[in-house]
Amino acid sequence: MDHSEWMYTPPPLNFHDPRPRLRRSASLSSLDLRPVISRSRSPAAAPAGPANSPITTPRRRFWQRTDHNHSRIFGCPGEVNTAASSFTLSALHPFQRTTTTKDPLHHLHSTTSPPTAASSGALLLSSSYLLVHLVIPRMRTINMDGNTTENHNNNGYRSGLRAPRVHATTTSSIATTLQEITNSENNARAQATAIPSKRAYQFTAGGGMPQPEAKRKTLAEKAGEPLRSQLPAVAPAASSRLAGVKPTSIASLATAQPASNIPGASRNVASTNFGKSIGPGSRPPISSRAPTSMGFSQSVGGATKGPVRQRPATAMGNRVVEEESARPSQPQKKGWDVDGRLNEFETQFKVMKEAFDSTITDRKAWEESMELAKNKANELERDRQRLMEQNHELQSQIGSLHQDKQNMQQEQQKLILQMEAEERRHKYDIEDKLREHKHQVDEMKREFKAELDQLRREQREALEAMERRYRAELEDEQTKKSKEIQELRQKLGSEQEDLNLAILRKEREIQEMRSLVETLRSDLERELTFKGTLKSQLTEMSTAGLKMEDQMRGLKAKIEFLESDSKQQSDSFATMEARLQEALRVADEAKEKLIKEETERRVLFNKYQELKGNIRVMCRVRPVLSPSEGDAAMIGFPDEKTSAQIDVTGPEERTSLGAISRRVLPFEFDRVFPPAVHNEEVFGEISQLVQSALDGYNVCIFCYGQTGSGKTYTMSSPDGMIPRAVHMIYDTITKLKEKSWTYTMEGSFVEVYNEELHDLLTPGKELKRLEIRHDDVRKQTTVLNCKTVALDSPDKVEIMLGEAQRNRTVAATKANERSSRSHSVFILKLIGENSATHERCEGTLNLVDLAGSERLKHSQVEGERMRETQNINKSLACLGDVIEALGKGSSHIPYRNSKLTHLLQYSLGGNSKTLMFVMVSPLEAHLKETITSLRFATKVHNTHIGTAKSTKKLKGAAASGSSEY
Ligand SMILES: Nc1ncnc2c1ncn2[C@@H]1O[C@H](COP(=O)(O)OP(=O)(O)OP(=O)(O)O)[C@@H](O)[C@H]1O
Repeated sequence: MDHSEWMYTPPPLNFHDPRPRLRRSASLSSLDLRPVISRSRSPAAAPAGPANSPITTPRRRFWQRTDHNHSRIFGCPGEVNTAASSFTLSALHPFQRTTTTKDPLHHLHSTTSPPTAASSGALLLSSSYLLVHLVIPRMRTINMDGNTTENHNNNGYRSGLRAPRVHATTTSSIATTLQEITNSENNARAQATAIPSKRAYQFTAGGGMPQPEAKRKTLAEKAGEPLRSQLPAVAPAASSRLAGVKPTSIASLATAQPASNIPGASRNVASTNFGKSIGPGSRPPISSRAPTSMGFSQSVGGATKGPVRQRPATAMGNRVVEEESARPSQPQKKGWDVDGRLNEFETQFKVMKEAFDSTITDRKAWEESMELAKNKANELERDRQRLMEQNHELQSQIGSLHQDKQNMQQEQQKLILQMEAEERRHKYDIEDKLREHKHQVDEMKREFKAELDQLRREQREALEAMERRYRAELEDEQTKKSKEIQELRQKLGSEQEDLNLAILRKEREIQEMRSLVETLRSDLERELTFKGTLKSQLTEMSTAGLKMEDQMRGLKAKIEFLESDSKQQSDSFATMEARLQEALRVADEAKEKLIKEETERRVLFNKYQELKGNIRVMCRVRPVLSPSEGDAAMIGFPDEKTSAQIDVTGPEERTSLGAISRRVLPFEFDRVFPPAVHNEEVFGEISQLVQSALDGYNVCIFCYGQTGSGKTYTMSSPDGMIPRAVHMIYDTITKLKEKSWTYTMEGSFVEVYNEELHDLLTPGKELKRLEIRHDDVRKQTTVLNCKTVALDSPDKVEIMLGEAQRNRTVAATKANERSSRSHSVFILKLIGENSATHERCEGTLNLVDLAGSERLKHSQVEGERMRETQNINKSLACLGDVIEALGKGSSHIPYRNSKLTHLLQYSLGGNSKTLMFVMVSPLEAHLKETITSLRFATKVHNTHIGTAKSTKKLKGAAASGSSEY
C-alpha cells in the first residue's frame, strides 16, 4: 500500500508577504476587497474558485492566524499547519468560495475582532475535509494496525492518496509536515515584518505602536462615512444577520481587518498569540495558549478573552496525540467515535451552508450600498471641483477689489490733502474778512454814535419848540372853550325853557289824547252795546223765525184742515206765505248787518290800536326766585289802578353837600306788570296784537332786558306768549270759519348770533346760509333756506319749539350760554281768505326774544364773549336807531345796519304794530342794568311810529295796490 498516494500533499503555497495585499486593500478603502486574494494566491489555488472572492483574504488571514484553533479541532495542536490546510481545502472544496459575514459559529468565537463567517466556514469545511480524507483514515490505520505504515481501513479500503513522505504513520507525522510549512512561512513573515512598515504600524491593532496623525480624508473616505449611517437602512437584514460582527464602516473594515486579521499586522505585534505561538524563536508552550470556544486563539491586540484553561481532551484524543507528539515514541492506543464526529460535522456543514447563502445576499446589499456611496463620492467630487472653480473666481474678484480699494484709498488721501489745503485757505480768508468787518463795524459805530447825538439834539430842540407851540395853542383853546361854554350855558337855558314849553304842550296833547281815548272808549262801548243789541235782535229774529216756522206748521195744518174749504182759507194761506217771506228777508238782512258789524268792529278796533300808538312798551318785573339770589331792589308800583308806572330807587348818590341819598326814578309805560302777574294776564294785553296779525297786520313783540330778567320765560315757556298766541289763533280761526274765513298758518324759528342768521329748526349739520328777501309790494319778508313748518294743529307748535330748543342747546355747547347771547325770532305767517267777501289778508306775527342787554363795560368780558357782547350791543343800538328814525319820520331808516332790524324791516315801522316788553330783574345787584333798560324802553315808548296799515285787500286787487284799508 502506497501511503504516499493516500497522504495529502499540500499544493505549493504562496505565503508571501501579505503587505502588498494589505496596501491594496487599504487603498481601496474596503470598497473593493475582491482582488486581494486572487493576486496573492498561488497559481494552484487560484483556479479553484472565483478570483475575486471578497472574503478570501480575510479568511486566509484568519487561517493563518487561527492555525492552533484549527489544529485543536483535529486534536493536532500546533502540528497541523492550518494555512496549508486552508489552501488545500480551498483548492479542493466547492464551498471554499462561499462568503458570508454571518458567523454561524459565532457562539464558539470569543475574539474581540471575530473572524468572518466565511473564514470560519472555510475553516470548518477544510477541517472536516482534512479530517475525513486525511486524518481519519490515518487514524483508523493507526488504531487498527497500531504503527502500521499502510493506509488501510477496517474494510481494507485504500484511500488512494499518496503515502506521506514522513515515515511515521501517526498524525504527528502529518502535523510535523504542516508545521514545517507553517514554520517556514512564519519565518518568512517574521523576516518580512521584522522592520514593520509604516502601513503595518498603522494597521496595528491594540495601539501598541504610535499612530501617525490622521490624514485628511479623501472623498472616498468621506463618502464612506455617511454610509455608516446609511448602512442600517440599506441593508438592515445584513446588519441584523451580522450579529457578533463588530459594527464598523466599510472604510474601517478595510483598515481594521488588516490590523486584526492579516498575518502581517498580527505578526508585527510580538505580544499577540500568533506572534507568541508561531513567531520565530518566541513560541510559547502550547499549553499556555488560551483556547476559544471553537478552539481559535485570539490574536488581535494580544488579548485573550475567556478563562485560560487547559485544552480538554477531545473525543478523538487529540490531546493524547498532542502528548504523544511530545513523546513521539509512544503510540496512541485510544479508540475514536468517528461516526459521531462525522455527524456533528455534517450538521455544522449544513448550518454553514445556510450561513453562506445569507451572506451572499448580504454581500449584494453591501455592494449596492457601496455603489451608492461611490456615486455620492463622485457627486461630491464634482461639487468640490465646481466650488474650487468658484473659489478661484472669487479670489480673482477679491484681488481686483483689493486693487480698487487701494486706488480709492490713494484718491481719498489726495482729496484729504486738497481739502486740508482748501480749509487753510478759507480760514485765512475768513480771518481777513473778520478783521475787515470788525474795522467796518467800528467805523459804522462811530458814525452812528455821531448821528445819534445829532438826532437827539435835533429832537430835543423840536420837542421844546412843539411844547412852546402847544402851550400857546392850549391857552388859545382854553379861552375859546370857556367862551363856548358860556354860550352853551346860555343856549341850554333857552333850550330848557323851550323844552319845558314843549313838555307842557305834550302834556296838553296827552290830555287831549286821553279825552279822545275816553271818547273812543265810550264810542267803543256804544258800539259794543250796539253789537249787543244787534245780537239780541238777531236772537229775537231767530226766535221769531222759529215761531214763524211753528206758525207755518200750524198754518199748514190749518190749510190741510181747510183744504177743501173756502176762499177764506186760500187768502189766509197767502197771507201766511207773505209773512214767511218777510221773516226770511228780515233774517238775511240781520245776517248781512252782522257781517257789516264785524267789519266795522275790526275798523274801530284797529283805529283804537292806532290811537293807542303803533309802538307800545310794557314792563314786566320778575319775582325773586330764592333768597340766595341776593337782595331785592326797591321797586314800587304806585299806580295800581292803571298799572302804568314803575318807581325804581336808584343807587346811592353823594350830593354836593356830601350827603348820601337815593333818588326814586319813575318810569311810565303802557302797562307795568308787577312780579305777581302771570303769563295769562300778560297775554291778555297782547292778544289784541295777535288779533291784528289775523287781521292782516305785521306785528312784532320784543322782549328786551338783561340776562336772567325773564325774557325766555315770558316768550317761550310752556305757557309763554308764543304757545298762547298760537292757541288763540287756532281758536279764532275756528270761529272765523263761521264768517267764511279760512286761514293757513306757517311757522319758522331763526336765531341771530354774532350778526349771522341760523335756522333753529334745522340741525347744525344741515345748516345752509340763510338769506333775507323783502317783498316791497306785499310788505312781507321771507328767509331763504329756512325751514317753514305748516302749523295745522296746536300740537305742532310745541314740537316746533322743542326742536328749536334742542338745536339751540347743541349750538350752546360750542359757544357758552348761547341762548342769552343771541336773538331768537319766531315768525308766524297768517294768510286768511274770505270766501263770502273774497277778501284776503296776510299778516305776520314776530315774537322776538332779544339777547341779554348787559353793557360791555359792566360785563368785563374778553375774546369770543367780548365779540358776542359787541354784536349784541350793536344790534340793540341799531334797533334803537331804527325806532328813533321812525319816530323822527326820517326819510332813511337804517334797517340794514344790523341783521335783526333787517329781518324785522316790515314789522317795525309804518305798516306794523310793535310791542316791546322791557323785562326787569328785581335784584339790587342788577339795579344799574335795570335803570339802563328802563331808560332805553322809555326812549322807545316816546317814539311815535306812524299809522299801521293792514295788508287786507280784495282778491285780485293785490297787484294794483288799491283797496287798502
Ligand atoms: N315771571 C316769572 N315768574 C317766575 N319765574 C320767572 C319769571 N320770570 C323769569 N323767571 C325765572 O327766572 C329765570 C331766568 O329767566 P329767563 O331765563 O327767562 O331769563 P332771560 O332773560 O331769558 O335770560 P337769558 O337772557 O339768559 O335767556 C328762569 O329760571 C325763569 O324761570
